[in-house]
Amino acid sequence: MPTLTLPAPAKLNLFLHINGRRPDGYHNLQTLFQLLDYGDELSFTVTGNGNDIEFSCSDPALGGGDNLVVRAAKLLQQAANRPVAAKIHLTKRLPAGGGIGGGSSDAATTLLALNHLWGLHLAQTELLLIARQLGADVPVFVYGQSAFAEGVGEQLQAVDLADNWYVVLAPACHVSTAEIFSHKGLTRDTPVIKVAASLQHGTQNDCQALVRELYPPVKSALNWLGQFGPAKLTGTGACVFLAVSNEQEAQRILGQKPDALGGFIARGVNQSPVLSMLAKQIATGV
Ligand SMILES: C[C@@](CO)(OP(=O)(O)O)[C@H](O)COP(=O)(O)OP(=O)(O)OC[C@H]1O[C@@H](n2ccc(N)nc2=O)[C@H](O)[C@@H]1O
Ligand SMILES: Nc1ncnc2c1ncn2[C@@H]1O[C@H](COP(=O)(O)OP(=O)(O)O)[C@@H](O)[C@H]1O
Repeated sequence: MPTLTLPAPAKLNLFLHINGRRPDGYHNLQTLFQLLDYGDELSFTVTGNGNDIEFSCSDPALGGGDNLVVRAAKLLQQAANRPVAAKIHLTKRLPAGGGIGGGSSDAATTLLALNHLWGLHLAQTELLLIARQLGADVPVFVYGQSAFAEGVGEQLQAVDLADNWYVVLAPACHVSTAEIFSHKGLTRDTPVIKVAASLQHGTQNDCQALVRELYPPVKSALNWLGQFGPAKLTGTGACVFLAVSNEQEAQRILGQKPDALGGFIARGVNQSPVLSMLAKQIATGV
């Protein structure tokens, strides 16, 4: 059986406004998702082993059955009316729990790849519903375009964003999304704005002040990157980022980072590389 290899791109939240708490405990938010050309990589091979999902990961700490990749594959199995099995390998490059959507993107790539390889022919709307069950950040990666998002992140509107490069720094700490959203100090009453206004004025991340105060490594990273321009937190962190106009500038800043910080540079993209690569693979018969 041929192996299909696809990327799982990272995202940044160029801003993140929290508009209020919902009866289900989640929060309504407005955010601008910028997809990046940098991420994890997954390879998929269909096997004939009943309903077996054989999973391995380059990071042993993420190799268990609770990985979002395995959960995505199992949810998709429920939509097939016959046994479907696969062997999946995940090469992890994105720091887990960094606010750059690595786990969510891995799950979305899994849905897109296995929908094709298992011949399920589920429409994008059906895949988006499955994606939402896996997490608030999974739908945008199935949607495959940089987007303005509302609700918990599932109401998506594609946007055409400026062609920027980003320096992304990863402080040595994990921020729990659930902890930040349940903290009494979180700003959760930002007024709702319209898409057009958000593109001009929506600049802050409502989680940033709280995460900065609770996590000293995030504060140091923001201070260090802030020398070069308006550094911001993505999602609930811990990663921070800065937009710059070209690759050389991004590389120059990354090259000076303190050793305590992980990091990478990436180009912002409007279209996810997953959809175009999948289309190419389908055209070549994989
Ligand atoms: C904040 C954001 C912004 O992009 O990013 P991250 O920092 O996680 O990447 C996301 O909305 C996160 O999405 P995701 O990481 O998929 O969250 P989930 O697993 O669905 O939720 C984790 C927990 O966070 C809280 N949560 C999450 C999203 C939301 N809109 N309201 C919430 O209150 C809930 O308590 C939930 O149990
Ligand atoms: N494939 C995966 N990659 C990373 N983390 C995963 C994965 N599957 C499950 N997880 C769990 O999900 C949590 C959040 O992961 P991730 O999507 O990388 O972060 P964030 O939601 O902050 O962007 C991790 O701390 C980890 O425990």
